Amino acid sequence: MSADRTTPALEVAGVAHTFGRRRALDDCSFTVPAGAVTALVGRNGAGKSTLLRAAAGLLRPDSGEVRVFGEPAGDGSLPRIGYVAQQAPLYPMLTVAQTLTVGSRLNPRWDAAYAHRLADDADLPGAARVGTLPAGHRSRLALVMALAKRPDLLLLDEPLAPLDPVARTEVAGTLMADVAERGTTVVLSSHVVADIDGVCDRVVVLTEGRVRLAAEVEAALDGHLVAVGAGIEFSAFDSSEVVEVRAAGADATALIRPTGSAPSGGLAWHRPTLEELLLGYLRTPTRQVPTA
Ligand SMILES: Nc1ncnc2c1ncn2[C@@H]1O[C@H](COP(=O)(O)OP(=O)(O)OP(=O)(O)O)[C@@H](O)[C@H]1O
Repeated sequence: MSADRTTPALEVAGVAHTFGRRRALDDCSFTVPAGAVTALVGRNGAGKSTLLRAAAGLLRPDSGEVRVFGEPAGDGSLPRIGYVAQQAPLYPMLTVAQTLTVGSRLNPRWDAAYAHRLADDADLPGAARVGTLPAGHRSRLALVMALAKRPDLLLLDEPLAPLDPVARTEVAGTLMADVAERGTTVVLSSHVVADIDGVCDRVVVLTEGRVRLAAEVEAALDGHLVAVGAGIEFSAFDSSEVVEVRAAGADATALIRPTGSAPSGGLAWHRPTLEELLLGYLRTPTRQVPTA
């Protein structure tokens, strides 16, 4: 069954969650259309893993609603979801081949041929015990397990972090091929802009448990500008439009989300790079900016 492209793959509405006195998620709302590849970006502790667990139906948030293809996240949505947690939980005593066999027995939609092809592509030796594999190989095996389940929604918690640069590009290529072939929806968390650029078509930025930006990457880049000038010149903008100002000698550099037309006159400005956009938000955790 391919993904239903009319219903959003993931809808997060007003989701809040606390652990003890620690607020992990605060009124989070965003939508992921079916077939999109979305980066969930945030600093350590921003709430990315908590949000992914809620999307996977493994954590029931204190308030708000999470829907997967229109159904409340939970046991019912599980067969359509492939979820890989940060620690890539696998049985260390099993071999790679045994792990794939377990996957085939537990998942009704398991694609054995695809699993073996992906394992071969990742150079995973069938006879090797999982516990003896390097972290990067364990992470790739966890991804094989998630993909061979043939999910409609793939939730990946920092999938590229344990990988070397070559493996990163290989895994990104595998994900892109799956998306192109099956229209799989992917939500992956990452800290690394290079891993997101060219791979993800949407971005959700979380700071301190709040959604600061949720938009298509190109629309977000078009909707912001980096302006360089004396601080006073930024007064042309409403304070709500200024995401971040950084002093640089007599001048300052600002990330701005203009609500009107682009500035004219003495202010030099350019379209932000993805790194400038994301860093501007990540460095200013508390300012509230509406989502696109
Ligand atoms: N089981 C838990 N018990 C208590 N606090 C938790 C628990 N899980 C997460 N937290 C706290 O909730 C906040 C959000 O954590 P979360 O792991 O979701 O962030 P993250 O963005 O995934 O971070 P990282 O990039 O470091 O993985 C943090 O302050 C974290 O310490």
